[in-house]
Amino acid sequence: MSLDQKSALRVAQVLNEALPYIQRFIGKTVVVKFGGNAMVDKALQNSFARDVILMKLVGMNPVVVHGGGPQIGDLLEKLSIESRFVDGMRVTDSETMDVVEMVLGGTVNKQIVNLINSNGGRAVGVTGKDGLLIRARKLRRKEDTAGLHASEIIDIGHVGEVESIDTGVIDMLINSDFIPVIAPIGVGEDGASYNINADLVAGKIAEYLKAEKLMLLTNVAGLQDKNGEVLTGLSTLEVDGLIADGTIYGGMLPKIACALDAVKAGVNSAHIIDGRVPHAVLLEIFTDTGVGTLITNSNFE
Ligand SMILES: Nc1ncnc2c1ncn2[C@@H]1O[C@H](COP(=O)(O)OP(=O)(O)O)[C@@H](O)[C@H]1O
Ligand SMILES: CC(=O)N[C@@H](CCC(=O)OP(=O)(O)O)C(=O)O
Repeated sequence: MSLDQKSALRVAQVLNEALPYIQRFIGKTVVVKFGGNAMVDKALQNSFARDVILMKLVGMNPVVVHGGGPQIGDLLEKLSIESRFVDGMRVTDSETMDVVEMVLGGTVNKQIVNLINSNGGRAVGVTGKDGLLIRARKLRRKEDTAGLHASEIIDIGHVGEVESIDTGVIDMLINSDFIPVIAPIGVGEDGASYNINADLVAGKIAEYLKAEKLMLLTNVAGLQDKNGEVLTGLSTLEVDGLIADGTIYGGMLPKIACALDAVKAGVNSAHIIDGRVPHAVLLEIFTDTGVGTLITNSNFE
């Protein structure tokens, strides 16, 4: 067999491998959190956009929720405003909130919409304020503050948690064949803006949409142990242990928490995947090659 025939056969095999996945996931909703390196590298951005478009074209309903922490950090630096994080959450005073809303709801959201549209898809970008999509309240940090004196409690300002999701806007976009692209800004009872960690928003949206999958793209190979080995199929108890001994820290804390919560609430599987791998989304959905950490119901032991 010539080399060309061989590679043609390989392509056919890969397409054939995708068939059962396409059949299984047709009509299903998949929430993808776009973040990490995949968001800043041009080639990776395009491969992500094309993966999402392909999902849509084969009958799935992809919903994109995006982060933008590095982009917020860049603008804050230019404005000489200090970035500070507590447990992976950005301390957000009013000035910082304005920048967060500008960057996430403006620049980043429209860049992603443009990316998908210029690759031949049809995307519409919204923040959690549009159609009251994300109702938020100030993040309560009970666990962290227990036992601390008032002077020791850090007020992380306009950082929110999701109170509820109104899926109306998302359903409308999906039903009109658009790919929703959602910025993680929530709105409080009084109309105030809240800065919410994008992983937490993606997890809640997956829950409310009763999604088949939640995929969290990041800039590591998955959840790793102390030696950098990728962990998968952990029990909640093991996860608690890894948090207690400091193996899981910073930005991985909200990621793992929302993945566990989403699956507990009925999402079939959550995946923390390596967004540095070109077409990571495609590989995860349409092939037998898993890339990263898989969390399913069997994790609750
Ligand atoms: N156990 C762990 N395994 C992998 N990454 C971890 C772990 N604990 C903490 N991290 C950190 O979490 C980061 C991912 O979170 P974050 O930077 O918020 O990603 P993103 O921008 O993709 O949301 C990793 O780059 C790594 O520094
Ligand atoms: C409260 C909080 O930390 N919000 C995040 C929102 C963006 C985000 O989550 O971006 P990544 O996914 O790229 O980290 C922030 O201000 O950076």
